[in-house]
Amino acid sequence: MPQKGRLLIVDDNEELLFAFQLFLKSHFESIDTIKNPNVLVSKLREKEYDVILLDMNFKAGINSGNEGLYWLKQILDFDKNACVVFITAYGDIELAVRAMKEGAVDFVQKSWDEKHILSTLLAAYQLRCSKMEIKSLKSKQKRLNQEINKNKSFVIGKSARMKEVFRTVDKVAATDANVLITGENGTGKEVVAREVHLRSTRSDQIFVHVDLGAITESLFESELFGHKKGAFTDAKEDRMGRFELASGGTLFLDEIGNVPLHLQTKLLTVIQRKEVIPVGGSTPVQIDVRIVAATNCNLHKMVADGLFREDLLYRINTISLELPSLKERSEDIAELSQFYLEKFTKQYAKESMQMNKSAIVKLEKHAWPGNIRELQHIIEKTVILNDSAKLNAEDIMIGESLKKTEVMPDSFNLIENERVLIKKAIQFTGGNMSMAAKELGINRSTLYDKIKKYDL
Ligand SMILES: Nc1ncnc2c1ncn2[C@@H]1O[C@H](COP(=O)(O)OP(=O)(O)OP(=O)(O)O)[C@@H](O)[C@H]1O
Repeated sequence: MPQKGRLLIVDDNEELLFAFQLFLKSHFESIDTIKNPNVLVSKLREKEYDVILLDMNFKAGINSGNEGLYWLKQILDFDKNACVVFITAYGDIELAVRAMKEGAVDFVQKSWDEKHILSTLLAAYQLRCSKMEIKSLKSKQKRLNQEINKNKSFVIGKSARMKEVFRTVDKVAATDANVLITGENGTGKEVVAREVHLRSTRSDQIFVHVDLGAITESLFESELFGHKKGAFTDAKEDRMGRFELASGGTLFLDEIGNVPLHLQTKLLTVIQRKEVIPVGGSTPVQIDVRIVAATNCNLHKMVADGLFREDLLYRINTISLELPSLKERSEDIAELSQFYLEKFTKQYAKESMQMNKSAIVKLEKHAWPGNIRELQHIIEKTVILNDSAKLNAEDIMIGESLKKTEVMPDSFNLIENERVLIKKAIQFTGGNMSMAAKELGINRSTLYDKIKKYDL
């Protein structure tokens, strides 16, 4: 069998050290021993050990077993992934149990046979390998998140209303307080939610976005809380839910006003208990998430109308952030337009373009019911349709709505017309599913069903 793992044995009994070393040497890559625990931490600084076999009592002290526990704490303070196995005398079981509660991975009795001791140490070595693998995966995940988040901060806005929003974001970001962001569609709720995450202490962890308006009721629990293999027909394997996935980071619950009452209760329980039970499972999984929720609904009114749970509202709105509509921050329109002009000229490989005063005034005068998303869409269309470097008011085509174009359809086939209409509504709203659904007079989940049906 190949020798793997570095073992350190700490015991003041020289005979025992010798005996252990002798029978274990063919099983471990290296075995070091120390008699005096006072040099233990300096030894750990010199070399990394996979398993530490530690005596429970040292002659120098009183035989209470506390010396072992004291040294265990020193080891774990130095390396929280250390795998410590205690050497106990016959009858020390209670003490051994206490040691395991305090972080030891196992214990061996001096009286046990070699086979038994060896299998305990090899199991401890396997555990160490798993712990190191998890440590490396976590650090990779951290690096990846840092990469992903690197250029994500770009919230444009110098208007008084936006400055106020940024001030609150700064204050709240460092805390773990739950945040509720309200505002019309396309005002930047998701962008601001990401900003809260990026400015928080969780920024090197994951940001998980869940569009609650797009999850069908039947999948709600399994999507959010996960499921166990066999929990339902399609559950071919265990699957982690979004809450668990976001653990350590931020969970963005978008369109929270769209959650039906009976599912709000489930959401509340999870947020309150900070644990989820996957569908088909029975063991709760601890979660540590910061919740940022968003909606374009008036949740206080919904509470008054009996459509939203008051206790859930108070859980999620520790801090409320109300985003102004684009009309209310028209001072930002010129800068936003310039930002998107640069973005789209680059994207469509066009020469750079500039808007003259009349073009900007036209943009500033528009009501922008679709807010920044609509502005973005208009600028994209302008870039595609124009070739001149200077843009005048006439070059900016705003205000053409689906409703205004009354054309004869190519066919009277209802299904085909439904498909075309849905496609147009999505294009018109720049991919904003809430607005598209509103334009079509259906709800979001029906829209998602139809998108799937027509493969759009
Ligand atoms: N301050 C900003 N600066 C630049 N772009 C922005 C800003 N705020 C929003 N946007 C852009 O506007 C679009 C809509 O933003 P976002 O999706 O965050 O809005 P929302 O309020 O969450 O919309 P919905 O309610 O429809 O989900 C996105 O493409 C986003 O990048």
